[in-house]
Amino acid sequence: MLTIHNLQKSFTIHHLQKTFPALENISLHVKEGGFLGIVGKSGSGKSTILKSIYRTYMPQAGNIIFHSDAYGEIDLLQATTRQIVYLRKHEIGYVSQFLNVMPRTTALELVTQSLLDVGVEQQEAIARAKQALRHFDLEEKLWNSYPNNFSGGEKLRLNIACAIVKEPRLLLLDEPTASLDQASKVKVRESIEKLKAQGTTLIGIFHDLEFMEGLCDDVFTMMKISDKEVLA
Ligand SMILES: Nc1ncnc2c1ncn2[C@@H]1O[C@H](COP(=O)(O)OP(=O)(O)OP(=O)(O)O)[C@@H](O)[C@H]1O
Repeated sequence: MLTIHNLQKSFTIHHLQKTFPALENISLHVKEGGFLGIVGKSGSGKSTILKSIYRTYMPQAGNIIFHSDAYGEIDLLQATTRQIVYLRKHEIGYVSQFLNVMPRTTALELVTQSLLDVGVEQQEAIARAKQALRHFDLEEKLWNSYPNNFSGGEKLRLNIACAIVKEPRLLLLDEPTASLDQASKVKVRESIEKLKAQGTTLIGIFHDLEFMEGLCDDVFTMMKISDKEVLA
C-alpha cells in the first residue's frame, strides 16, 4: 500500500541560519490492510514521517509510493496539489492531537462535511455523523456548538470522528489518544480494530505502548539522529 525509500528531511531555522536534519535515509513499507506502529524517542522524527506522507511537509529527497485507487501507483512527493487534495479527501486520513477548526462550523456540520466530501448523500451523511459523534461520546448538547471552545479531549474525539467516518484507505494516526481518558481510548481502539477488519491500512504513532499491543502488525523504531552519531 505504501513504500517509503530513503526519505530525507531537514529544517532550516532562518533566524539561527542553521539547518537541522530530522529524517535521514528512512525506508519502510506497509502492506495493504496492515498496521505499522512507529515508536522512538521524542524528537526522533516520527511525526515528520506522517506529515511527509500527508504532504504537510515536503522532504528534500526520497520517494513515498502510494497505491492509490484513483491514480494507481503514485509518488506522493511528486503528486500535484490537486492530486493531494483529492487523496486527502478520499483516500488518506490524518488524525493528530489537534483539531483544524473551521470558523462558524458546528461539530455536527464538521463531521457531516467529511462525509459529503466523499460523496455521501446529505441525509445519510447527517445520520452517520450523529452515529460517529455518539460513538465517540461527544455529548449531544455540543453537536450544534462551535468546537473552538471544546476541551482538548472533546476536540480530539471530534477530530477522530471526522477522519474515521470517511473510512479512508490509509489512515495516519499521530498520537490520537494523547489526552484521552481510558474509556475514550477504548472507543478509539474499537474503531481502529473495526477499520482494520474492513481492510484499512494504518500507520500510527502512540506513546502508550500498551495501547498498540495486539493492534500493530509491525513496529518501526526511529532513532534520534544525534543518538545514531553517538553509536557510529
Ligand atoms: N516545522 C518544523 N520546523 C523546525 N523543526 C521541526 C519542525 N517540525 C519538526 N521539527 C524538528 O524535527 C525533529 C523531529 O520532530 P518530530 O515532531 O517529527 O519528532 P517526534 O518523534 O514526532 O517527536 P514527539 O514524540 O515529541 O512528538 C525535531 O527535532 C523537531 O524539533
